[in-house]
Amino acid sequence: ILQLINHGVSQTLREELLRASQSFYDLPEQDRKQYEGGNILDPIKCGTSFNVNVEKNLLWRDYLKCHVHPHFHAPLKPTGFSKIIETFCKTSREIIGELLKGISISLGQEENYIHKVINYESSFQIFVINFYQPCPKPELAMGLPPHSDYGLPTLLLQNDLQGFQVLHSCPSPKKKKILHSCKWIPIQPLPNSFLLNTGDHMEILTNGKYKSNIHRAIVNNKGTRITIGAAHGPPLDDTFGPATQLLGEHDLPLYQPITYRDCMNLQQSNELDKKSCLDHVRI
Ligand SMILES: O=C(O)CCC(=O)C(=O)O
Ligand SMILES: [Fe+2]
Repeated sequence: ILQLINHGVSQTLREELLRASQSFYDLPEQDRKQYEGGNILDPIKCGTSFNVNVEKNLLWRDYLKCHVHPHFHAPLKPTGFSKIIETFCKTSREIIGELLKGISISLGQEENYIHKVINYESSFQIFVINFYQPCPKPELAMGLPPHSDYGLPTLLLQNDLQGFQVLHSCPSPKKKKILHSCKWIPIQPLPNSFLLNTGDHMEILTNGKYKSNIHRAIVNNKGTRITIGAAHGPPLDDTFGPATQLLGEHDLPLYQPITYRDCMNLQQSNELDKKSCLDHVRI
């Protein structure tokens, strides 16, 4: 997990984004209802919890998810909402583009290596807003259960309420029992920063050189916590395994190739207290 500062996103845009998110949430129910239900791969989707079909306990979270690249989708209401989201998503794609150059160099490749391998121009980007209302008994509820993000890096910003926690490296995060005895580190983001999570496809593409991290969101009884994320992945239907040049001469691929679409479907079909996509493709 990294915190990103000096990223070029103005404090004003950040505040507008948080205000716009709150005003979406404040819309009359009928304006949001049209986006409820449906499939994980619907271009605009809002609801409660991660996947109510498979979770035993309802989670203390409402969300809005939009597919924003290569085709931009966002609710038309409230007025001005879509424009602000579009501006933010474009900037976030530029930031991730720069980061991927740095990551390519860190792996001993030329700066556009990952851009070319994944065809970044056609990358699939998802925008998400998480709303965690104040919870009278925060110790009994969970905002988002432990999970890793799908995709490459994910940018996350939040209002001034804390709740993000990252799993301290532990012997085998796959095993539920061990997971519960592992240590959760609360992250207090620096002012005007983004949290940067490494997603599952990053781990696959780099053959484990960049590890996706497991994190969760806890809830509080003080106020509505809002977080905003931008997840960047490869094109939806292209198949990716470890990139050829990122495999050392004597390294075997540690993951089977998978499309981003299958990765997302897998994650949705499982309860989130294990790294579902990676569990399926690990050799
Ligand atoms: O809201 C948070 O702190 C975490 C959100 C998150 O992990 C996600 O949207 O994938
Ligand atoms: Fe996440």
